[in-house]
Amino acid sequence: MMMMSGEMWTQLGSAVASLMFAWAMFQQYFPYELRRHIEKYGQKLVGLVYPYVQITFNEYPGDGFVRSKAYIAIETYLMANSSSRAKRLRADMERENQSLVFSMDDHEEVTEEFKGIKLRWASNKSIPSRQSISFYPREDDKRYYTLTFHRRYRDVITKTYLTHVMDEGKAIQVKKRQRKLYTNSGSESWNRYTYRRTMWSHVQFEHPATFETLALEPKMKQEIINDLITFSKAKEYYAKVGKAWKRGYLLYGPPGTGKSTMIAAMANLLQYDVYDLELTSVKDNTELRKLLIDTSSKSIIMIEDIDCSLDLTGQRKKEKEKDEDKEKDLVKKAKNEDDSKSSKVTLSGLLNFIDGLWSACGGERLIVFTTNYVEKLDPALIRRGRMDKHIELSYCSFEAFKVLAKNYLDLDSHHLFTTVGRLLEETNMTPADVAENLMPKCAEDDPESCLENLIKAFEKAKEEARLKAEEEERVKKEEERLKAEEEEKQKADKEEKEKGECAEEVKDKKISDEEVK
Ligand SMILES: Nc1ncnc2c1ncn2[C@@H]1O[C@H](COP(=O)(O)OP(=O)(O)OP(=O)(O)O)[C@@H](O)[C@H]1O
Ligand SMILES: [Mg+2]
Repeated sequence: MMMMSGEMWTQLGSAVASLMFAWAMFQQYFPYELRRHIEKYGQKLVGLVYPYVQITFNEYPGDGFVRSKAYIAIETYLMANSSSRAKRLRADMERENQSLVFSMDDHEEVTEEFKGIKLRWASNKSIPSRQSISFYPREDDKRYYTLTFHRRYRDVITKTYLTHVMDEGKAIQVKKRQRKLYTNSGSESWNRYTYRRTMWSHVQFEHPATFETLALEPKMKQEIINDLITFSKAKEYYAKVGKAWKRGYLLYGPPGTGKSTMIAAMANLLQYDVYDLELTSVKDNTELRKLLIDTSSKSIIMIEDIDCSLDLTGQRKKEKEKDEDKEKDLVKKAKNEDDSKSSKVTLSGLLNFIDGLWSACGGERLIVFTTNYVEKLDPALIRRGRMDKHIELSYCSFEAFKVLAKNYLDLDSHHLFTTVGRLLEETNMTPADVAENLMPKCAEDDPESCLENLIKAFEKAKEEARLKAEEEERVKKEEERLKAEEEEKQKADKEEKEKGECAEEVKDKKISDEEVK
């Protein structure tokens, strides 16, 4: 037995060696034309007896220097599904501080089964024979995947299976993609991947806020979550009704009620990138448009404190009162020209930004405005269609407090909760203040003492509010008193004047009477 297998190996070895020799001779001595013909017919012959179909997916198709989307999707799909079965793997760390990810090494194969059909994926690499100097910073080796399957299943594979691979690959990419937080307040930079100038600079987006940790009325929270998820899945619906696939949110409320935190929670829920647009550093409307075009889909564009960003609110009023304010405007203009950095973005520019034709390119975008003073904003800016959903974030309610107590102290209930509930109704406190007071301040603080701290803070706030109200009352009274005094004085002056006028009239009359005489 041993002998036989040994003999067999020797025979096989010599057969392979002679085959290789023949191939080398063939390549070297046959004229090119003849060789081409033989290769062509050879392949046809193989096609007759070899029942398998092979599809190739190149990493850089054509002469392009953009990685093929199909290749990337397959790579991701195989990484998630088959790499555990491959014998030779390539390991890499995609981001800093992340665990290693494994992918199939070059010239490795895995088999898969799809609806009972067996198929084989292989990763290949071809090294170009002629050495060229590459201008683009990528390797010269050409990588590609090949998919092999029986020709009987051609339809199932090309129609169903490959769509499945593409979809799954893309879905995994979205899930694991490192989200980014962009800002426009830096200088222009170059995008490493597309070799073009961009106006956004970015860092990794890492914010731990989620809707679970957000202190909000549960009903309102659920409504917002549903709204967001419905939006993110409504591509067909928006196309059907003929609307650009975007949605505007206006978050308003006092400082510290969680507006910025909610934007982070939205981004985390939908896995979107965040573009933090700083309006004051946008030069003019054209630049604003450029910034918009440069944003990707699956993103949130946020403009914080929209009422402070620009004098958008006053601009219309100014038009009306133009004549009166002409002089003032001139002074302002001169000042603006001096300061060339100041923004020239106008309200109409911003309105166009939000729902002009340009805003439709890309799609799947949320535009979120935050403000402390909703009443200061121009109605055109916040009408439905621009800002579709208005969300008021207000002072901490009891329900919101319970979320914070659960997050910060891991408490579901406590006998001090009723006191806190009563105090919350009596005094206005923002979730930021409640959260701060709930945080343990020293190692000995237990949940009970934290709650006591919060109650103390409430009492202090209540006392402060009382003092403030008293002070306001006093100021109001003083103002009223001064006003009354002023009125009294004016009245007295008027009477005096009238008296004087009467005396004058009498005198005039006397004179004229005398003249008549
Ligand atoms: N509803 C909330 N749920 C959980 N934490 C909150 C909430 N509101 C505020 N906080 C906490 O308070 C801090 C400040 O909140 P945030 O920055 O979101 O307020 P804001 O409404 O954006 O204020 P501003 O109007 O001043 O920008 C955050 O760090 C967050 O931890
Ligand atoms: Mg904020």
